[in-house]
Order: sequence, then C-alpha cells, then structure tokens
Amino acid sequence: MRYISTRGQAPALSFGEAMMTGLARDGGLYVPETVPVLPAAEIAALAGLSYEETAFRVMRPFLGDTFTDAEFRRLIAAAYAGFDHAARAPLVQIGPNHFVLELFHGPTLAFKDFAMQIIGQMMQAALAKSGQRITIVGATSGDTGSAAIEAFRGLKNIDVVILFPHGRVSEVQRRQMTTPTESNVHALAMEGDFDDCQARLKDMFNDFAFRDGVHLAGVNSINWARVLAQVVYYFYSAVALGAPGRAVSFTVPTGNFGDIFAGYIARKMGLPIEKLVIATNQNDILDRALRTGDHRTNGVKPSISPSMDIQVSSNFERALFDAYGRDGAAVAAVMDEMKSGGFRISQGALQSLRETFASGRCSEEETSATIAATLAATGEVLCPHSAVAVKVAADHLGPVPMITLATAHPAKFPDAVQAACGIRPALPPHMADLYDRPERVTRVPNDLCALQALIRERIAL
Ligand SMILES: Cc1ncc(COP(=O)(O)O)c(C=O)c1O
Ligand SMILES: N[C@@H](CCOP(=O)(O)O)C(=O)O
Repeated sequence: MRYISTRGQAPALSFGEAMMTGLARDGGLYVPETVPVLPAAEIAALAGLSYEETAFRVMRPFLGDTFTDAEFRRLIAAAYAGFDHAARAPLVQIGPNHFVLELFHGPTLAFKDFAMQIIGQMMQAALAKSGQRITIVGATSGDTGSAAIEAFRGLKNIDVVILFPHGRVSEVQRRQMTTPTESNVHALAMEGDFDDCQARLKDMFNDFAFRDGVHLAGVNSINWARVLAQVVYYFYSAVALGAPGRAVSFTVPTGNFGDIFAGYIARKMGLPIEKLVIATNQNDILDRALRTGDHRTNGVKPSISPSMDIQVSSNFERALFDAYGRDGAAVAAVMDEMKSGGFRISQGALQSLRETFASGRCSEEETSATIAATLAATGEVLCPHSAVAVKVAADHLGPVPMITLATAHPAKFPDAVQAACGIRPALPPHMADLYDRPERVTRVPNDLCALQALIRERIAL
C-alpha cells in the first residue's frame, strides 16, 4: 500500500512514512494510491464485533507492514481502553428512520479521540523503533488540540504545540488545553481565526529548514492516519443497522472536512452509503460550493458551534483530487487560486462530488431550536455541532436510515446548550475540577517567524 500526494509532486510513501510525514512536501495531502475494497461477506462478518475488532479489520488493509497484526491489536486495545462506554460509539434512535452516533465517550469528550488515541499509540510505537524525537504542531478550533494533548502529554520524545484562535474556543475547550501540567505541552493562543492557525501550520510544513530542524510532525487531519481511524465508525454503525444488506446515509457536521472524508473512504471501500450529507453552520462555504460550484471564502463568523468556524477546509482537497480525476496539477492550480479567496469547481468535478455528497446549512437560531426540540422529543441533549447536523439531516431524511454524527459532548459548550434548552450539562467526574485548575498559555501573534522562534525556544528547554 503506497500513499501519493494530491498535488502529484511528492514521493510516494508507505503508511508509516505518511503518518510521520504529515503534509506532503509539495504542499499536498497524502491519499492511498488505491483504496482497498472489502467484499460484502467481510463487511457482513463485522456484525456483532467489538469496536476494537472492527477497527483492526477496517484499518489493517491500509497499513502494509508498518506493524505486525499482534502489535496492531495491542495498540488498538490500548487506544480505546480509556473510553467510558462499552460500545465506544453507541447509536441512539431519535426518529423513525434517524439515528445519532454518539462519538463523545472518549477522554476529551469529542470524536477526535477516536483517531487521536490510536495515532498516539501508533506514533509512540514507531518512535520507539526509530529512536527519533519529534515536535508535533497542531492547529485547532477547539477539539483537535485537547485530544492531541491528551494523547501525547508527558511523553519524553515528543513536544506537542497547539495553536488555537484566541477567544474563539469554548471555555471548557480552552481549559482542556491550558491546564495540563506536563512540560512537553505548549498551548498557544493566536490572534486570528482557525483558518489563520491552520495556514501558519501549513507554512511551517512548507518551510523545509524549520520542518527538518524541529522534526515537525502533524496530528491534524492533514495526517492520513487521522482520516483512516475515523473510517472505522462508519462501518461499525452502518453494520449495526443492517449493512451491507441495507444501505444507510450519514449526515456529518463539517468544518475541516476530515470526518466526512472518512465516510467517503468507507463508501469507496464498499460500504453501502447512499448519501454523505455535509452539514455546515453559518460558515457555509462547503454548502455554497456544492450548490453553486463557487468555492469562495467570505470570512469566518464566530458561531455557537465554534469548532466548525472554518472556511478553508483542508480535506476538501482530498475530495477534489478524486473529483478532478486524480490530476495533481489541476488540484495544485485550484489550491493556488484559493490563496486569493476561492475558485470555481469545474462542471465535471462538481457533478462527481454531487454523486456522493449532499449538503445543508444551519443558522444560529436553528441550531438552538434543534437542541431544544431534540431534548423535548427524545431526551437527547445535543452539543451545538451535533445539532447543526441533526437539523440538516432532518431535511435529507428518506427511505434509508440516516445516521447523524454527534461529535462532541454537550458539556463542552455549556453556555450555548443552557441558552438553548435550559439544561447546563455537567462535566464527567474526571474533569469535574477543570474550572479550578491553573491555566498556562502564551498569547502569540499571527506571524510565522515569531511562532517558529517561540517553538524553537520551547523545544530546546
Ligand atoms: C465537535 C466538532 N464537530 C464537527 C467538527 C468538524 O469536523 P471536520 O473538521 O472533520 O469536518 C469538529 C472539528 O473538526 C468538531 O470539533
Ligand atoms: N474542528 C477541528 C479543526 C481541526 O480539524 P482537524 O480534523 O484537521 O484536526 C478542531 O476541533 O480543532
């Protein structure tokens, strides 16, 4: 199994190399050269298996010889041992043909734990073999950062530096990143929005002297391994509802397009997914792009679903790569246009995207109303991101079961949830004293040189 860049100018890599490399050296994203298809009988055989065994069978074909089977099983067991629900990702029915997949039972209460916990295990195993030391730099709109810190805190051979947009994450998210006491954790509150944080992160990857000097690694969904680990729960939930004998659709609250792209990979692997519905908040570039073909930013507007306050969705590039017939030069050209605000998707590419994806947008008022209505009708308390998806899913219900991804625990966004439905969700016991813990954070400008200097100084400590 080899991985190639969406821009066609970087060397093909093995799984292990792609995981440790992050962004391709031509600025593109790694994708599998070919996606392995699971025969229907193998998908049917997933029925009734544990989440861990499902993860082994779904991810194994992508790994090549990076880990032995026994080693990989051990890493998976360790990754999911800290989840507080036996099912790991339970399905809850909220309507006649509508199910919510709860992805917030991991240690930091967001879906990011599903991938970050296994990446943490895999990277540590790889580093134990190579003896290398790395600097992970991550950009976050709130959830990736805390999940990464949780997965890598206290490790001797890894520093984890997280850039988050100052004032644009919830208080719980911020405290999750600023209260860990381990000296290898560095939380940086940057001026600007998430798109600025992600742009500076990509600048760091594209500065080879810096990248090689600090042994830069990435755990954002830039990293193919992140996307792969998220493919598992599409299989796990669809099979629970009758796949491969019965098709399903998914609605996914979308920001950086990593989660829904994992669903796209599951579909390419043979999982019968009728539609993948992109659900956006008022930062609706992807909904506009799919409806009109015009992929153009109009500025990030802060919302009550802050983790989705994104206009430059990194993984959309991976979808465009397929939609443009895997033509790296064409992808590089549209990504170049993106630097000046946007581009028009070609008719052929748009048609191809529409075969798999549908989309919808949810306003702030609709988000709050959905939290209240879902609680009243079902007893389920949704976080604002999950509510965005439930609203959009409701507009796309059809004959096949709809699975809507609930991506974060409502207690991460207590103010928005309380304002919407009157209930202030409590943090679980392991985080009960979060508001009492001292914070450690550095304010930083949106300036590449200043960031690089600070990171060099920190990792020299
Ligand atoms: C709670 C929550 N929901 C949804 C999303 C969107 O996911 P993605 O960026 O993979 O599209 C994010 C951030 O990524 C998130 O933190
Ligand atoms: N919403 C995300 C943004 C980063 O996404 P990633 O999947 O690329 O890590 C967050 O919570 O940080």
